[in-house]
Amino acid sequence: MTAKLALEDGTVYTGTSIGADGEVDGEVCFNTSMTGYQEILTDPSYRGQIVTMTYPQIGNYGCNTEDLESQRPHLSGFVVREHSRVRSNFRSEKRLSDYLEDHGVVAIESIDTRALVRKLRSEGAMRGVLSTVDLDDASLVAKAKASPGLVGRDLVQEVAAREAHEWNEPLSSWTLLNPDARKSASNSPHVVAMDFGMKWNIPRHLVDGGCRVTVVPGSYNAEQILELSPDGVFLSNGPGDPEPIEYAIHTIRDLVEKKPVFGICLGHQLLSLACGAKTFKMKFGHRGANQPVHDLTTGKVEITSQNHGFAVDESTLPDSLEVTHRSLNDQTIEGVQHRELPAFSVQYHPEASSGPHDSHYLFERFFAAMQA
Ligand SMILES: NC(=O)CC[C@H](N)C(=O)O
Repeated sequence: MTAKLALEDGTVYTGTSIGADGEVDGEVCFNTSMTGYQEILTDPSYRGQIVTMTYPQIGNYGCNTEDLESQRPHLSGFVVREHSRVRSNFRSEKRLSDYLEDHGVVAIESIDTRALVRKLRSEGAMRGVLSTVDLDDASLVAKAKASPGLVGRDLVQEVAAREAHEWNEPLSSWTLLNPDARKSASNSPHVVAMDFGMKWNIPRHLVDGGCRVTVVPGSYNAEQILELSPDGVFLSNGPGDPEPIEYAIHTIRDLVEKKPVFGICLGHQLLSLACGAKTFKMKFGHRGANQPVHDLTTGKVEITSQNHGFAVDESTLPDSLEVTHRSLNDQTIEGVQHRELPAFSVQYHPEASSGPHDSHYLFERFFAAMQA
């Protein structure tokens, strides 16, 4: 069945549907990971986005019920060059196209993703519409132009946990990490994780490090969180523009004086905003599993997994925050630390999933901060 992707600049790509019937709009962006399509589909941070994979063949190892980063896909739409009909992996349970259809994800293959990505890279992320029901170019372009985009919207409310709950699941048994490294749970530090659309591999890492983890909705205030007597507070990743998430910024401002704080991605942006910085929308963002980052505190370079379209504006950084990590691609801020308080954060994803494991040491830093 024919599907079309239209951009706000008037470009229309015609391909074949590999997912559900329907029509979606969103910001069209791209991810350069060669693997990890299931983790990308289920990463709640992609809410509101139509994600294009630059790797030309997607689906070749199928889908399973283990490689999930949340209950179900959250992105608006999915774009690939070629969907592999052959799936070869002992862990595969389902074809990617069946997974997409089962979850109502509108997706397209057989378009020139290289041309699309070159356009997004030179002109910046654009609003778009992906459809199998309306195939009229002019109508689709008009809808792309009318799409609300990401700026100024609170998408956290659409994906964050609604109720507080305990998290007990460790990293999977098939993980490449040594499961014997799991620490005993006695005397475990209690982490309260503010969920703004958290990827599941984050609390799994906290549990593997010996923590007791309580996940709370990102809308919880400081009083509700302190009532749980945390030893540390974790700020999760999440979708969209960080600036409209004012309730969380207020909460974090109250908490940072009282408890060790560690933030990832949206959590990093919210911590920076709480300390007085501002964020900006990047031209096309960083999304992939091969993003080089310089740790300025050790001089080491780590290859990281990333997914962000906003970043902390260095010119607005308050004196209280020090830059600890920098992108080696464009020199933007990838990590900060408070000069006086045990609070730090990174813009990238140390939990990987998918991606390299170079940055796991950051969880150890958080554990050390809670012990101190
Ligand atoms: N992965 C994330 O937490 C993304 C943060 C934010 N939504 C951004 O795009 O910059």
